[in-house]
Amino acid sequence: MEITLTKMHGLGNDFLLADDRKGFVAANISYGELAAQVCDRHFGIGADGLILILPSTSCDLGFAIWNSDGSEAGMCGNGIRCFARYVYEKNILRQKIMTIETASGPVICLLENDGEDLVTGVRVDMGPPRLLPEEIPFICPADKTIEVPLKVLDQAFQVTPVSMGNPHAVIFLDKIEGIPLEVWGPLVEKHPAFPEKTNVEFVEVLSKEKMRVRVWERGAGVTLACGTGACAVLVAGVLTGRSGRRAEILLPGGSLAVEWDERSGHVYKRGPAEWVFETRMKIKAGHCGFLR
Ligand SMILES: N[C@H](CCC[C@H](N)C(=O)O)C(=O)O
Repeated sequence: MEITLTKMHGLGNDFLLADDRKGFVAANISYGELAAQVCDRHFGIGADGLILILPSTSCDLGFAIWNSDGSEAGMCGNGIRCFARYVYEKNILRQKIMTIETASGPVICLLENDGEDLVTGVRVDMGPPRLLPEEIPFICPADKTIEVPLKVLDQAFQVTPVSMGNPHAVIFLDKIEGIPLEVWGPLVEKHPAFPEKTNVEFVEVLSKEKMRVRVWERGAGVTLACGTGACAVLVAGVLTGRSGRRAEILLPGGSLAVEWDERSGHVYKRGPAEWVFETRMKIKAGHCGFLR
């Protein structure tokens, strides 16, 4: 059985996309196993995650995201923009406004085009942030859920947990240049206060309208950008009085414009989605091999 894998990225957060609306992939290999194999940067193609285009009975299409370690996630902000461009330009869903079913609820994508009808950007209604400890989930060691003290090694971090359909631990620091991200990241990711683990964002506030972020992603490690993470940072910035409701989030791979709309309570972000390349591969009984 052969499938097409398409590589795309959003600000360097890279994904492999596969159209499995007919269920042929799932019939031959679990999505988690496929993700772990094809996302491997040495033995596979290499990516931060695997995205599936799936059917939906409640929305225009279904979306699923699996991290490179084979774990499933509830949402992916950079990945949903790649998904929207993929299904539009491949004529799977030729709509500029699309409602996508995700594991954490429906998400609305608005595509921006140039004169050639190529997608130049995608604005996403990410829905409302989830802030209750049980929604994140977060086992709150204090009687507050903002700037909660969390001990990691010799550090006493102040964590603001936010879910955008997936958990985020937002930590504001005076400086983020040179922090041991690959040491602190996994320790926070796997901290017992986060029973489903968490994505981790270290943030340096540059102004009320601009914040710089470095990310350790659950199930993927250091990434160049995290869309849901950028939204969680904006929400935490508002909750802690560090930012306005609209800000530019600067990530190593580029910047995202994020807004937490007061009237609707929804978080909106807009950013790019880029094609990289496409390949065919064979799948047989739980293993995938590339066509020679
Ligand atoms: N690692 C994340 C999923 C990918 C999210 C990220 N790539 C984004 O753009 O939001 C998690 O396990 O929740």
